[in-house]
Amino acid sequence: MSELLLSAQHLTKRFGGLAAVNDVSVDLYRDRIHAVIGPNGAGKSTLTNLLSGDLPPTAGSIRLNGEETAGHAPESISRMGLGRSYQKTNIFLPFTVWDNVRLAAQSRERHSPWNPLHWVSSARGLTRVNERCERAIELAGLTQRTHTVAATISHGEQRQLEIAMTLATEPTVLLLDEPLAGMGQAEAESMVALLQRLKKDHAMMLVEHDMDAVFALADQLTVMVNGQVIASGSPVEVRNDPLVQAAYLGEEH
Ligand SMILES: Nc1ncnc2c1ncn2[C@@H]1O[C@H](COP(=O)(O)OP(=O)(O)OP(=O)(O)O)[C@@H](O)[C@H]1O
Repeated sequence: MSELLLSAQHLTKRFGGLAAVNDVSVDLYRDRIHAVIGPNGAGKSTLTNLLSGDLPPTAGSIRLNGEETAGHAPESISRMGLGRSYQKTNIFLPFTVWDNVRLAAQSRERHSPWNPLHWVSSARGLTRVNERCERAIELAGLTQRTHTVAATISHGEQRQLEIAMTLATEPTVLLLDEPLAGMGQAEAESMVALLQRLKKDHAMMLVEHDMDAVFALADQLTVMVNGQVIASGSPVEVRNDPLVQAAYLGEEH
């Protein structure tokens, strides 16, 4: 059995009278991709925001590498091992790939960004951060683009850059929000290959609308509708679930 890295139990998030996430439990294991799917407004982004600490839950618990994360700020949860890529790009377009990744890596250091001089003054810290950046760029398949300005790389490469920026914080758990959004077929295929490579060392939760990619990648699927889980299981179990077919997948899958 793979190692359990993140366990979210009975999570609920209410916005006034609306339960955007209603009693949802998700376990993420190393070397497994857990996809969360559902129609618009199902609560997928809210669930991601709860796991990353961007929103506090109304109820429920989240344990990351054995530690409760409720009440921690997103930066602290990031230092505990959670990496998140956002649907909307976080990239500084005028900066090079290297500078973007380096800024992200720096955010993991305890004394940054509030005291950058402390970070710069430590030669060992500098080497460590640089090595981490090189590794992240290589893992994301962007070595050839290291010194290219982010504004001039393709849309697909920008999504790879977001992943490199996330990897630079050395997460054990990765939350990926629509990494294939807006991609053509070739770009999507190379992103699928990248996610498959990353699986080996990480537990991953993937929120994605591209069903071909989801069914190619996921070991486990959770289907949400109106804040609730209507099905959870292997891709085959979920594909054959009549409730899922009626509520979400239609006749296509
Ligand atoms: N900050 C907020 N305040 C009030 N309601 C919110 C807030 N954030 C989300 N909601 C509501 O919660 C519900 C779930 O939204 P959420 O964005 O999590 O869905 P989603 O599954 O990610 O949708 P999409 O696929 O369109 O991104 C929606 O009804 C949305 O309007």
